[in-house]
Amino acid sequence: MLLELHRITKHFGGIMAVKHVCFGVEEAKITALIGPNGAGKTTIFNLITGTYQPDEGEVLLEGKTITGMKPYKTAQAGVTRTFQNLQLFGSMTVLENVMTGAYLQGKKGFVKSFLSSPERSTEEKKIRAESLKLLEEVGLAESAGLPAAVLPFGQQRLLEIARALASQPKLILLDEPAAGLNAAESEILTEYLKKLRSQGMTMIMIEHDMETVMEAADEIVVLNFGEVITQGTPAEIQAHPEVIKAYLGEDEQIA
Ligand SMILES: Nc1ncnc2c1ncn2[C@@H]1O[C@H](COP(=O)(O)OP(=O)(O)OP(=O)(O)O)[C@@H](O)[C@H]1O
Repeated sequence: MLLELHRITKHFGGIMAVKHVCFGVEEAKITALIGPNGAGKTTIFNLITGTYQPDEGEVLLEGKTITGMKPYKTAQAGVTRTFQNLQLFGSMTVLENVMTGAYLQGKKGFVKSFLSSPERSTEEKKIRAESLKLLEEVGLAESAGLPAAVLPFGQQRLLEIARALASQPKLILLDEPAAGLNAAESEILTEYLKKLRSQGMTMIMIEHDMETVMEAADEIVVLNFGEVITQGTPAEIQAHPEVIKAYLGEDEQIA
């Protein structure tokens, strides 16, 4: 397992947001976290990245504990994330946005490197070339010089993922990557995620769009009221009566 959560618990005042959650994430797989609003999905992301510290339990990356690490440390250890509300730098170019992701892994500070212009360091040239390659893979190379803000929303989401990849992570946490996308954009996103998986990338995604989940996920972890109800393949989850009841209401079918 690339990532393991062992009996992770987190409460906020009287609210038990996450309770004794255990699951593992296999390498080169897409694991989806699903569940109703307030089920604890975002809190789990925040516990993995170190934004929150668990009250109990442990998070292991490649068998080593990352519990209690600050977010910049978990990022250095190989965990990166995207946000539901995009956090791109709108006035910076598409390419520069990807490059900011790479600087997480770089030896030099981002600002320092830009200040040292026009003599660009070897490292910066390398980062620029790698970032362009990422943009090519996501079909955004032709927009490299445009301000990120002018891209259509669907492309901004892909750009955010490309930026996350630039830090050469071991694991990417995707927070509702399909939110706000139309059907065609969701399809492009799904294909991109599958391509990343085939290249060996490991991903966890929070997603409400069941079509994307059923199409892309290898494994689904279902949460309700902070607890894991069940875990399984898309086929297993679709057939699970408790999931249908808890997540969608008794009369509905998943996807
Ligand atoms: N910083 C916080 N302070 C207080 N309560 C919080 C905080 N973060 C989350 N909670 C509470 O913890 C519970 C789980 O919230 P969380 O955001 O993890 O759910 P979620 O499954 O991500 O929901 P959504 O799908 O709406 O994003 C909720 O009851 C929420 O109100």
